[in-house]
Amino acid sequence: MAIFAALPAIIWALVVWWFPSWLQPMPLPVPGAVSAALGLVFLIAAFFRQWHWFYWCAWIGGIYATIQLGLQQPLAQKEVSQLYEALPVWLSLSGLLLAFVKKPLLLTARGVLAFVTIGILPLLLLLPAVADVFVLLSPVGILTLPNWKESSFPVGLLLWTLAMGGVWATYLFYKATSAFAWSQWAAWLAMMIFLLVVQHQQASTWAALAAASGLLLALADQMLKLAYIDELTELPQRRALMSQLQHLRKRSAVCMLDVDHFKKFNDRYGHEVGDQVLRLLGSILKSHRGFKAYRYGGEEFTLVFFHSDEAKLKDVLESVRSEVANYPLKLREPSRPKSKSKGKEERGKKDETKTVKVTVSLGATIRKPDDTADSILKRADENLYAAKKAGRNRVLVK
Ligand SMILES: Nc1nc2c(ncn2[C@@H]2O[C@H](COP(=O)(O)OP(=O)(O)OP(=O)(O)O)[C@@H](O)[C@H]2O)c(=O)[nH]1
Repeated sequence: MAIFAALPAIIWALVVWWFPSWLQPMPLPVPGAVSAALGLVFLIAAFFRQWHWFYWCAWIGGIYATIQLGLQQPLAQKEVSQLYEALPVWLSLSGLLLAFVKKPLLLTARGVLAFVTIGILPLLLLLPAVADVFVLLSPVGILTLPNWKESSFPVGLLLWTLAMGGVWATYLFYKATSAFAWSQWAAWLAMMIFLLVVQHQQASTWAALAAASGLLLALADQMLKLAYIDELTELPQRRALMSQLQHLRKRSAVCMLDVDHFKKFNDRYGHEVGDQVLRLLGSILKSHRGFKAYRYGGEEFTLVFFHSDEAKLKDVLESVRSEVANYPLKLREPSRPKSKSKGKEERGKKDETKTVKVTVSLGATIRKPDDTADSILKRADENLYAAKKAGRNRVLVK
């Protein structure tokens, strides 16, 4: 689950909530820990050309610098309390904008400008006139009792954090989004929690470290995906298969699956429609239980079973074959009218979509005691070839 990228922020929240006494004696992180953590994210992100992570580093860095410059004095001072009230508004508005608005590519003039702006803008909150504008919208002032400065806990801020964090997290849950999306939510949450425990020394450093660690985890997840997951079908790819086959259990079986006449299909309907078929196959294979599916390469897939029951194997493969063969794939007619008005007229007359079907052939084999990764794959491939020769759209287990 991609939410693991929010783990550092969640741990940070739990410490604050259940063990606030830990905060006081907590040893200081090494000097410059936040810069080091953000620097590490920068380096790894740059190495793997994951430029969008840079924007979040700038976001965390800019807010952390603002806190260090303006919030390290007693809250009773007017400018300090102004900044304190303005920060949650800033964090929420800029965090949401950064998460949901399309950003320019970093290695362009607009991208560099956006990066610098994200890092520098929060420093403007150090100017009382700017902070004043944000104070007007602050949940600290609006939601809590007028005497919030005397109370030990900013209740309004807590409610605001729970409400906004809850809505954002619900959206992420239902969108089944990436670890990167969760790490953005977590970065925001970590900094909001800092505001809730602002009186504790070093809280801002721990919060920024939690935010940066979330980004690092998400980056690690992205690296794993780049190395092991096929982008088109979202199945693990050949590298993952080969490492799985090195540790194949005694009782197991392997199946090679190949789309029939895919070259003709591509030639007739175009490469994009071909990709649509591969995506569909990926989702059908993922939805089946009882085996692990991999994209072997091109239009070939490999299924690994963790049992050696031939009857069960045939049943499952037959159900995959028939599900693919009976799936009505809807295509848009390639000759759609260019103009909108003409399109409307045409739509009134006839159905724009056309349904096509594809079939697959499957060749499977049960593991023998002296099998290696290569030998079992070779046998499964020979069975696939035999299934193709026998007329395609069939299962052969030998
Ligand atoms: N759209 C699309 N096509 C791909 C992809 N990878 C491989 N192909 C195509 O898959 C086709 C494979 O063709 P062949 O190996 O000749 O096999 P086939 O036409 O399926 O014929 P049989 O396997 O004998 O039924 C080629 O045209 C490749 O271009 C991909 O990622 N997307």
